[in-house]
Amino acid sequence: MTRTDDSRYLKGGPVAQRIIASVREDALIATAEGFPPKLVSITVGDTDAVDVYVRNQRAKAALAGIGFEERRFAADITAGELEAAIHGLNADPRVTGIIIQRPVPAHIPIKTLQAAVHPLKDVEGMHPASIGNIVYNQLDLAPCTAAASVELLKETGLELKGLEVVVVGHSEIVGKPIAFLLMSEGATVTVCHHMTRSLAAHARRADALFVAVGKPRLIKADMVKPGAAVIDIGINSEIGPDGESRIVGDVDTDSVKEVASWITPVPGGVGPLTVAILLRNTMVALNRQRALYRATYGVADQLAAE
Ligand SMILES: Nc1nc(=O)c2c([nH]1)NC[C@@H]1CN(c3ccc(C(=O)N[C@@H](CCC(=O)O)C(=O)O)cc3)C=[N+]21
Repeated sequence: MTRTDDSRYLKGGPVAQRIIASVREDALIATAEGFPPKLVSITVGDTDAVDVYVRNQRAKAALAGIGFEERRFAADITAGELEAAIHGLNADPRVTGIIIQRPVPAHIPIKTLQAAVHPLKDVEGMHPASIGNIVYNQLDLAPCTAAASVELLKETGLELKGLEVVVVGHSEIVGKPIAFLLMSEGATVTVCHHMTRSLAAHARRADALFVAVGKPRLIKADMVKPGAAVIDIGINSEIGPDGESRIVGDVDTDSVKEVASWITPVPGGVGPLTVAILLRNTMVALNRQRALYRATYGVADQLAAE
C-alpha cells in the first residue's frame, strides 16, 4: 500500500467534534427555550474502564452544553435501592438521559435495571423498547458504541447495501446492535462468536470487519481481506514494553493496517465517537420528551418558548 499510515486510520476524534458541535447548537437553543438537557451517569462500585468513560462524558458534555451529573453508588447497594434511585431520576423532569455504566456488581441484575430506565430517558438505547425500535428500522437512538462503529464505517464512503460484513462478538450492547444497524442499511451480515468453528474463514470474506470481543490483538493480518475496512472496538489494557499500562484493541493494528484499506486506531477510534453519540442520543431523548410534552399539554411548550 502506498497510502500514508495516517490516511488508513479512521479517527473518531474529527467525527466526534462534528457531532458535538451540532449537539451544542441544539442544546443551547433548548436551554434558551427553558429545556436544559441533563445527562445522569450511574456508576456502581469502581472499575477503570468506567472511570475513563465517565471522565470523557463529563468533559464532552461540558463542550456540548449538556448538564452532567455522576451518581456513584457503593458496590454493596441492593438492586432494590438502585431501582428506586432510577425511578427517582425517571420522575425528575430536569433529567433528560440516564446511563448505567457497565459492569455492575454480579448481584445486580443489569437487564432488570436497564428496563427500569424509562424508554424516553434511555440514552444508551439498551431498553428492550429501544432495541426493538432498531429491529423496526427506527435508528435515531441506538446503543452508543454500536452506532459509533457504524458511523466510522460510513466515513469510508463504502456502499453499505450488499456490503459483506462480519461482526466478531455477539454482546447485547455491541455485537448484536451492530448487526441490526447494518442489516437496516442493507448489508449482508455474519455474526461470529466463541462457538464459531472457523473465525478466520469468515473474517477473510469481510469487506468490513467489526471486532468486539475483548481479546487483545485477536485479529491478525492473515485473517483480513486485502482492502477491507476494519473497525476495532476492543478496549483492552496491557503492560507495554516500557512497563507502562496502555490500551490496545482486539486487532493487531500494526500488521493489519498493511492489508486493510481502513482501520480504526485504539485509542483514538471508536472510543471518542462513543461519547459523542451518547450526547447526540441525549438530544434525541430531549426532543422526544418535548414532543410528548407538546402532545400532552399543548400550549405549555408555546408558553415556555415565549
Ligand atoms: N453502559 C455502558 N456503556 C458503555 O459504552 C460503556 C460502559 N457502560 N462501561 C465502560 C465501557 C468503556 N467505554 C469507553 C468508551 C469510550 C472510551 C474512550 O473515550 N476512549 C478513548 C481514550 C480515553 C482516554 O484514554 O482518555 C479512546 O479510545 O481514544 C473508553 C471507554 C464505554 N463503556
